[in-house]
Amino acid sequence: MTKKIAVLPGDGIGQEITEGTVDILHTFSSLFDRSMTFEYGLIGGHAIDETGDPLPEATVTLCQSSDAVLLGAVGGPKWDRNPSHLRPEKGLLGIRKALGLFANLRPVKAIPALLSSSTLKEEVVRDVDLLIVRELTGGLYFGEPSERRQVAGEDAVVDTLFYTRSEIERILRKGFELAQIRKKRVVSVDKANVLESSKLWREIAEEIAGDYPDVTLEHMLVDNAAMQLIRTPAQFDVVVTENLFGDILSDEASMLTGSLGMLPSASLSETGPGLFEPVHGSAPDIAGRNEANPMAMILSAAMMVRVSFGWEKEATLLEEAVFQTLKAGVCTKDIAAATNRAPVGTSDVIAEIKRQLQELAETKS
Ligand SMILES: NC(=O)C1=CN([C@@H]2O[C@H](COP(=O)(O)OP(=O)(O)OC[C@H]3O[C@@H](n4cnc5c(N)ncnc54)[C@H](O)[C@@H]3O)[C@@H](O)[C@H]2O)C=CC1
Ligand SMILES: CC(C)CC(=O)C(=O)O
Ligand SMILES: [Mg+2]
Repeated sequence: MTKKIAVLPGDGIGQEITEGTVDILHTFSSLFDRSMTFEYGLIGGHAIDETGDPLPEATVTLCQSSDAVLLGAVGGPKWDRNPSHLRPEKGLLGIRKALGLFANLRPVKAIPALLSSSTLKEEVVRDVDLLIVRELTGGLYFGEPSERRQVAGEDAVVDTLFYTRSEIERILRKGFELAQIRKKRVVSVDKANVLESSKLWREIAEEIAGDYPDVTLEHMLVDNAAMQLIRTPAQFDVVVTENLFGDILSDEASMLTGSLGMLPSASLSETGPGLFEPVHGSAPDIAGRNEANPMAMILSAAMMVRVSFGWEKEATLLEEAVFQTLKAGVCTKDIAAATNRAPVGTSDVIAEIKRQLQELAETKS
């Protein structure tokens, strides 16, 4: 059956990497006889410019009627001074909320061809294989009030970290379930020595741990977790945490693989379409220069065909095409030093991944 994909390129490098990824998915489709259609929607700064709204209703409808959503990234200096409700990031938060995407899965696995491109020693990153499970529709990014005020004649600000028991429980359960099919270890990251929200988080983790007797549960305070991720990252299997902590820890963890441009993600709801996007942002500093690493986005597309469409074997071949491309030393500037090759452009990387995919399809399918 044909799968309908809502494509939201967004802003900055989101445009370039999405174009290349859809190009590869066309090749994928014909090589493996897997039918996909692509329908484009506006989000972020481009949507503000064209419609005055970072998340037009038409985009929400498109996503809701699709089998999966592929998103580039949003944001850029052009819109940085806009009022809060007219910022590109509001579009991203809005689509996550509208689709109920409470579980953001961010796998971080050492890639043999890139071991030397990490800023950490090879022996520290060699065995890294962890999964950050980040709560995505609650916490500080959504809590009300979130506003500027005048207090005693001066500017004051408030953001709110709000969670309900059921929101905490469902993300923790997701973490335990994923650990059951991995190495059966959950580290729940919180700040329970200070925050009320974290105290409830820890209580619920303890309460439900008994439902997963094959999984060990450890609690870790977020400041320590940030340090442990750099000290001995291979100790982690599943890291489950709230929205803001997960956002920060996953950018930090990306450097274990050598570049933020390598990290994919999947955002899942209870029943509806999943959304797949790289962990990085719109990288305005390199946008439009054919320099962006498209691999995080292509690996996100591989997660999409595996998780949302169940095309396991083909997803693995797409990932393999990315890794073979790295092995061949074809890569963008962010990771080129590790391969001792001159960096090439985004479009060259896309072309090589397509070539590798064609070769793999001939030999392995
Ligand atoms: N999911 C999303 O749409 C996200 C959007 N943003 C937005 O992106 C804009 C820029 O934010 P930054 O803090 O600069 O974060 P960023 O992730 O866009 O960039 C951070 C650094 O990593 C580099 N980088 C990121 N992706 C890369 C890639 N694929 N290849 C090579 N280098 C890459 C950039 O050049 C930059 O030096 C902001 O407007 C922010 O709000 C930030 C994070 C996530
Ligand atoms: C708008 C931000 C919350 C996006 C971001 O940094 C992320 O989801 O990783
Ligand atoms: Mg982030």
